[in-house]
Amino acid sequence: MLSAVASPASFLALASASPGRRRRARATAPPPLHANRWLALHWPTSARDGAMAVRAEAGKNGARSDDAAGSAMPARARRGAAAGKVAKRRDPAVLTVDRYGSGDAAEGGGESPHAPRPLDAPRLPTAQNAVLANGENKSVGRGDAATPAPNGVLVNGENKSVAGPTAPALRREDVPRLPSLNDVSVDAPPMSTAKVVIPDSVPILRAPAATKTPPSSRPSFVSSPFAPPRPNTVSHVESAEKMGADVIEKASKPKTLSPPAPTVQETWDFKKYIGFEEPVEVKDDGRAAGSFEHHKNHDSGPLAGENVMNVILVSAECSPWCKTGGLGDVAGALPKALARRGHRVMVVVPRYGDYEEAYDLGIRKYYKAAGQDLEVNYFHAYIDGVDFVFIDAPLFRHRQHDIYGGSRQEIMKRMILFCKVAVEVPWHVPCGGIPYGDGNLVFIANDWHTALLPVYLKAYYRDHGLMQYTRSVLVIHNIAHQGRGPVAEFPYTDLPEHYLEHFKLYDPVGGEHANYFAAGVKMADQVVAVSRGYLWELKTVEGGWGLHDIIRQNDPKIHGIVNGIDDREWNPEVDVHLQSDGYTNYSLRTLDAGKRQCKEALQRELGLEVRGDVPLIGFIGRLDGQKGVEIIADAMPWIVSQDVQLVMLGTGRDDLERMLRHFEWQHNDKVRGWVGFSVPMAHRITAGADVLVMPSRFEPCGLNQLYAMAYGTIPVVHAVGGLRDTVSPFDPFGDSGLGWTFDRAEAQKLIEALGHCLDTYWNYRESWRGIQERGMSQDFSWEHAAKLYEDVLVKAKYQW
Ligand SMILES: Nc1ncnc2c1ncn2[C@@H]1O[C@H](COP(=O)(O)OP(=O)(O)O[C@H]2O[C@H](CO)[C@@H](O)[C@H](O)[C@H]2O)[C@@H](O)[C@H]1O
Repeated sequence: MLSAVASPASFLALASASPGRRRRARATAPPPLHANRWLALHWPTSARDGAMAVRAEAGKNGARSDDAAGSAMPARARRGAAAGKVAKRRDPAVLTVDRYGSGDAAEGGGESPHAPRPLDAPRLPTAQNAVLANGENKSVGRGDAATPAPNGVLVNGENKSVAGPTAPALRREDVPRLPSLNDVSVDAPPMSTAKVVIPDSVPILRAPAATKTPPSSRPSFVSSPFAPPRPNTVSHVESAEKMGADVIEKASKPKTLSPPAPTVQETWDFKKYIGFEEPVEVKDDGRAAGSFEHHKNHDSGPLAGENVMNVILVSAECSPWCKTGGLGDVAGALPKALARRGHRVMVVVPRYGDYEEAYDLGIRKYYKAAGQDLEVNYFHAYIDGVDFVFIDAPLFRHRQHDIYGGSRQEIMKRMILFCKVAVEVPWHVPCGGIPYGDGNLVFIANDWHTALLPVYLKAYYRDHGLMQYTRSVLVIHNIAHQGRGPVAEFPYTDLPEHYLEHFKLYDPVGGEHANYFAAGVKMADQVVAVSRGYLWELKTVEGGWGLHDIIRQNDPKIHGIVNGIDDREWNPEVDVHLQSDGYTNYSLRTLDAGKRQCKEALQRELGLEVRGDVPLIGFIGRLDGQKGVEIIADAMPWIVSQDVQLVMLGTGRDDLERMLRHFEWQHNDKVRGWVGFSVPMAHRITAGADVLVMPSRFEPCGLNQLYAMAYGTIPVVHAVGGLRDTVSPFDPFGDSGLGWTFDRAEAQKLIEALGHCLDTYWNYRESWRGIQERGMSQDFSWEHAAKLYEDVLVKAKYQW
């Protein structure tokens, strides 16, 4: 019998199919493929279309649940969280997964479908790079470049110091008095040009900088008295106000202003406008703070202690609103963990769709991107102790399912706009009535999309004595995507001409080009790579994708931190996607019965034979060169010769999607290839499978192996990057280890590892159970990673 899966569009069309129903339709056969030609598939459209059958996306309206995350907040954060009344917080159970991107964008910005080379494969120049560097509209930042000419220049001594243990603590009295925004004549290009638009035409009056307003019980970490005046800024600290006023008073008058001094409105009460009520003080019985009543440690104060900071994470995607891969997961979870430590935390993300939790703040600004003046609006939601600020602009609208789509110029324009806007958000967006301000502030930028933020921070402000107490950290999730463009397009960034040197990179294949990631790494105060293994690889010619020299030069400020996992979202005990269609929640205690039930439900849902004794192997990931799908393809003849079942979920390159469909057609009794982006199915495979394969050619951190281990599913991984860091190989004699690893991205190596794994599954059940237990007992929560991030933020704070 033949069957195939539908395109994402087909899934959407059929999403209303009843959840418990078997969602398969039979299809006509596609033409056979030659086993060794997986990467060169040219399947005629008509045949392909004929082969498509449809499968409604199970649990399309599945939900995520994070509202309990705040229950572990310390007292200070709780007070901030109580201010969450300002947000129209929505029951997480109704968040639909429709908000996730289609997944096509996982290629990183309309990037080329060009597969990256394995770390252990010879690097060959490709024509692709020439296209990239010459500015054609093919791709963004797929950096499969060979070694560039050494770029030995460190930027303005930016990188010279990383505050170590001996770095002096920043004390107020040590800080030189700096001019305020009003005092400085700046010739940088102006950024925003509009003022706050107040609803109902309430007049805006310009208030004196040190205007006193009643304190809010929102946590107050807006603290540098030396920072430029802020719109709506109120300080809760009497002395800080006074000092700030002193600075402003003593400073000389400005001649020109850039950026324009934010308008401070006096008569309009923002809190009134948004219906903000002062949170009730937390009483001893802990009930006043609503959802935090179960907090066990409410008197402990912020875990971050005196290091509490204002933190703004800026990302092109953020789960659950928009996600194409792991970046979305991290942007959705890390901020909450930082907030639980007591920091005041904001996430800034584009508003690609109509997100019902967020409401319009009524603020309008204009920013220039690629020569065009663009209006920007701000939407806000306060959830789990975090301010989510969504940037609304025509460029972002209706991109929900294609967030990295369009030509290279288009996506670069979007990211230029996004970074310019994001860097000023702490001034313009009064979260809970109070802007963050630029004192004691650190931005966390992510990947090439926001690598311009550290550059704008420096070029527009720090270079001019502004935002002196603001720092930036850049996180490298995947350096294979870099934001490359021809040097001729550099002026679109609106940066001073002399900044071009920070962007210029010579690439033997692509020639000279401008590279956003390169500039971001140089300009950021600190840099994080998402695992230590990946950090090591980044310094190699094979793993640095042309930026290895820059990484090496900046080594002292780069740290490897493995991601955590959101243990509300990815936890078999509470996973909402396991609460219907025959699946069940389970824990270590109920592992055997729970996993058996989930496996049966998965087999049933996918139309596989329901058998408890057959090992079920899963694969979940973007279908591109990184994830090593072709290695599975090469191993397919061996895999299907075993008594196993294989389920693959992914979306991405057309040829690889066709390949998945073909596998299912060819080995219909054993293989399912689900083409599409389905969060519920990702959860169900993670729970129902016995084994998860990740033959990634490179993997900066990898989240799926962490999810797998948390669900008692045993990972078999190529030992690279974060996979090597997190999956210790099983040692049958020492009764230790968490899975199987192989050391080269080759089918034969995968087969060997998988062979040992299956042998253990069939013949050594006790060992198998031990691996599962060890995996499930690991602490992968974000709490640990958030502490390590905090160390980096503090390093940045004290870095001069
Ligand atoms: N078809 C599909 N349907 C539903 N869900 C799907 C899916 N395909 C992938 N996903 C989900 O997307 C996430 C992917 O996580 P990865 O760690 O593999 O991220 P990715 O390679 O995109 O990101 C980069 O950033 C992350 C975060 O730092 C690093 O872990 C990683 O190594 C690096 O390449 C997981 O939550 C997974 O379940």
